[in-house]
Amino acid sequence: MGASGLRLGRAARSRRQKRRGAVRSVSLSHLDQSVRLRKFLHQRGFTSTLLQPAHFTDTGRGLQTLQNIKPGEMIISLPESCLLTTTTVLNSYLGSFIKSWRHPLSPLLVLCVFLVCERHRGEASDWFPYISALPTTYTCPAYFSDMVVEVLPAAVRRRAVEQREAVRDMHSSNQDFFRSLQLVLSRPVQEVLTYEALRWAWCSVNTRSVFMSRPSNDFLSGQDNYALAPFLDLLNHQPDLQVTAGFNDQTRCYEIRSVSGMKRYQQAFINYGCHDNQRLLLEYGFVATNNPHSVVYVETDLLCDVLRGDKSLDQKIKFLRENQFLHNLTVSSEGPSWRLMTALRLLSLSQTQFHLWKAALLGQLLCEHTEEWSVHTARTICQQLLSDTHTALHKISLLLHRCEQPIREQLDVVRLLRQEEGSILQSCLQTLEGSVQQAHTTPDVGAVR
Ligand SMILES: C[S@@+](CC[C@H](N)C(=O)[O-])C[C@H]1O[C@@H](n2cnc3c(N)ncnc32)[C@H](O)[C@@H]1O
Repeated sequence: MGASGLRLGRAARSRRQKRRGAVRSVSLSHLDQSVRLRKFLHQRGFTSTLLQPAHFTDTGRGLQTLQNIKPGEMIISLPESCLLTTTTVLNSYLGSFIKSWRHPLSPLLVLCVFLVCERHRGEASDWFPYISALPTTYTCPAYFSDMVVEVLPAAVRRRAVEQREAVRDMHSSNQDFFRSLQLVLSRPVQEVLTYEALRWAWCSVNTRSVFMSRPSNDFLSGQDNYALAPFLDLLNHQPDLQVTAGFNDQTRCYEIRSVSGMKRYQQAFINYGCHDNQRLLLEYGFVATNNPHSVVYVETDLLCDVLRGDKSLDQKIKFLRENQFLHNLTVSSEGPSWRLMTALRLLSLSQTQFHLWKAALLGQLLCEHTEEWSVHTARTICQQLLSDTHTALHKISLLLHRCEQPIREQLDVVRLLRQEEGSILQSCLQTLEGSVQQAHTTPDVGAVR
């Protein structure tokens, strides 16, 4: 990383510190919802008083520490009896329907169906204290209207549409199974297992479940790794934090330990994984500011657009595709990724330089001209992406004026994603300017990074 990258890192840190300094929290532990949930967990053997639900101005609902937590200390240890897994579902009134169904069902589907049926049962459900504390709506792409999808960055737009289709497909392709459950429902099945209800359940499982490897069984197909963990699933994500988490086979509890400790009355965070912001939006419906893992993706369409006019473009794109070099082309605040620069070096070559194509993909610096051209093209790509970001932000601000909730909430998340991508692109352009200036003052034009 160059010096400009370091300067930017410090500025970003201080911005974040300022933001963190201004965070306010309000305890939610007095709410009926929280009291019911505590009682439910208490009955199932969870008694810790280290954390309480609270609302934070920066992240919304989360968990707050009630005392200092030392490095290595356990922050939560949730007994197996509190976890909602496919075992819970198979042991419930739905078990016999699932076990006798024509073919094995997916673990995700059976968890979703259970959540919908239990929500429908209301207070009669054992899980009511948990289900009534779940969000009623989500800001994952499965909920996005076309208007919101249109202002997403191109790379995430495609995956957002795929997510919406996956949920629609899960609903339409399981109608026969849903009808088989009519016997245990007090209302017509088509009024209970609606597309909207299934989408809510799908997002509940996908945004809140913890990873817990489950033994395979004959009634379910595919990987079964989901466990819904009441209370523990109130922990929000912080990208640069370290915790250890997992199910302990000895204690039969799902345990999370803090690695570097936490201060009293602060929000207790965990880490959902090294996800960039596009992935956080797709999988969890939110975006983290100053996410160190965040990058901006460069799609093939953009490469083709920037390089239209090159007669051998189709051949080079085909060559890049065959060598698995067209995906994961990114820029970060520190500059274009190695993969993007490598792809650009290859794209700089003419048809007559075919013998150099492989060498370019192996990461060899070819010549001064190639380097200059690749840096220049990377700048053009960033400028186009930045211009697209500004256009989208303008559209979002217009839409925000005429939209009601929950579309506003969805647009807010997309706006934050676009703003974060805008900062990354601006920093990347600065880095590229720096490398061009350096190239003009040093005889050897090196790599951008
Ligand atoms: C496991 S839940 C955490 C608890 C959740 N905030 C709640 O009120 O139920 C995961 C969801 O919390 C939200 N979330 C997690 N980390 C966040 C963060 N750093 N900033 C904003 N929202 C966050 C997202 O909506 C995500 O889908």
